[in-house]
Amino acid sequence: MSHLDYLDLPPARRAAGTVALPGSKSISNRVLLLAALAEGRTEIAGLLDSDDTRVMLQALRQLGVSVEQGADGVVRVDGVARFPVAEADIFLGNAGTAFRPLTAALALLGGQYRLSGVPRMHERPIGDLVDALRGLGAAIDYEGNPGYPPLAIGAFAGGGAERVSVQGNVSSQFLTALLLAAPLVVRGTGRPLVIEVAGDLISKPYIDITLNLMARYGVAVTRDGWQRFTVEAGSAYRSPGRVQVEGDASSASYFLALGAIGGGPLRVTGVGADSIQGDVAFAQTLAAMGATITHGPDWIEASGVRVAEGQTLKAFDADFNLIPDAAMTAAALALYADGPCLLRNIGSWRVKETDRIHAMQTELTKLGATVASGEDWLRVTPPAAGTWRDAHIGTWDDHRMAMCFSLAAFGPAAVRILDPGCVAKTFPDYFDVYASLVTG
Ligand SMILES: O=C(O)C1=C[C@@H](OP(=O)(O)O)[C@@H](O)[C@H](O)C1
Ligand SMILES: C=C(OP(=O)(O)O)C(=O)O
Repeated sequence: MSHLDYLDLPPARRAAGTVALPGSKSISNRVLLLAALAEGRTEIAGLLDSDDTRVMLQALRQLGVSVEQGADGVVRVDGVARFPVAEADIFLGNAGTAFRPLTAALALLGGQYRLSGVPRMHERPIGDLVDALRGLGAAIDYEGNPGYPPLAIGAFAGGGAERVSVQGNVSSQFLTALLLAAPLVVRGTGRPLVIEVAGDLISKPYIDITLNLMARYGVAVTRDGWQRFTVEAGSAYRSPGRVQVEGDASSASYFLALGAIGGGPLRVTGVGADSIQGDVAFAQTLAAMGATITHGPDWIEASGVRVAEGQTLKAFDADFNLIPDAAMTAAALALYADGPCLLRNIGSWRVKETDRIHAMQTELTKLGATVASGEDWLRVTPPAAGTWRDAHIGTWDDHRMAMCFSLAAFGPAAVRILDPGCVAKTFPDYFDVYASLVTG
């Protein structure tokens, strides 16, 4: 559907069925980089195939890493000690999970690299990461505005630093990037590297994903709460052989939400109680809103009310700092709540695919909701009966805006999603899967 300018959603009443989730974006891009930097070959099953992973795959190929996709869908990556290509101009779209970790790895290996992205990527901050990398001896220049991509990376001077500090309050991806690249420094100095976090760390569960995957590649990180992380001397990545990528827990949020408003049961497979992704906690938000959640090791199922028949979900007032991506789904669900809903501690929304606080407020307002916002919060008062309005929903080049507004089809207004193809960032066939679960 990516060729469409818009998609008119048919009026929806019920949602039920089972979805095999696409692979996790966060795990896919981390594993690709780890596999490239590890000794040995990794066979990756369940890798996400979307814009964000394609730019990472393309970057690794440009850097001289052998990446092959078999007929079985398994991707085979042969690790390298250093990237064979020392000079490259790399385009990374709008993929934060590719841009930040690759910046760290390339800067600490050194070479002549240029990293750029789409215009929005050039508005997404990276200064805190660049400052930390410079502290370790990296040569990085800003080609445009200081603090933002595009970046020019030069030779790594080293200097033997054993300690580095990074700000944690703008994006957790800066800490993730330093952690993933830390073994490259450690092997140069032969001494441990201590990474200290300055400011309050946001989006903490993503650090758990990073540490979990580093451990699978043989690197244990010693930690002191969320303040200090030590990568030990002698740390080096070694392929575990085969990695199975979990389903994407953020993508799961749309379907679980559909089960909660369209009766259900709606089951997602590929994530469950054993997941390493923080966004599985979104199921608890749904339960607090009145949905019934059951789960097994690798599945979650949601059943709930039928909002098309006038039933409502319970309103919420919650801190969403731990699940910023799934939180957008909660904001869309507020349309069907029995009172005003408050999303707190979501300041990172301002620097993601778009200013998500502004975009969410604008589009929910079009449907008839009353929305207030501040620097890091959003309050959504659902439209009163009879005050819903037909709307053309702008998606702001943000896959999650498109996906979460598909929930609006259960209301009484006609909903048109503009530029539905923007879902390609993480879920190219989202609207086909949606259509297979939802009935009028
Ligand atoms: O590390 C990751 O995989 C991610 C971290 C989060 O970003 P922030 O740390 O910038 O909140 C999240 O929003 C993003 O989609 C993926
Ligand atoms: C914030 C997101 O992406 P990125 O990995 O580009 O930061 C997201 O997918 O919601």
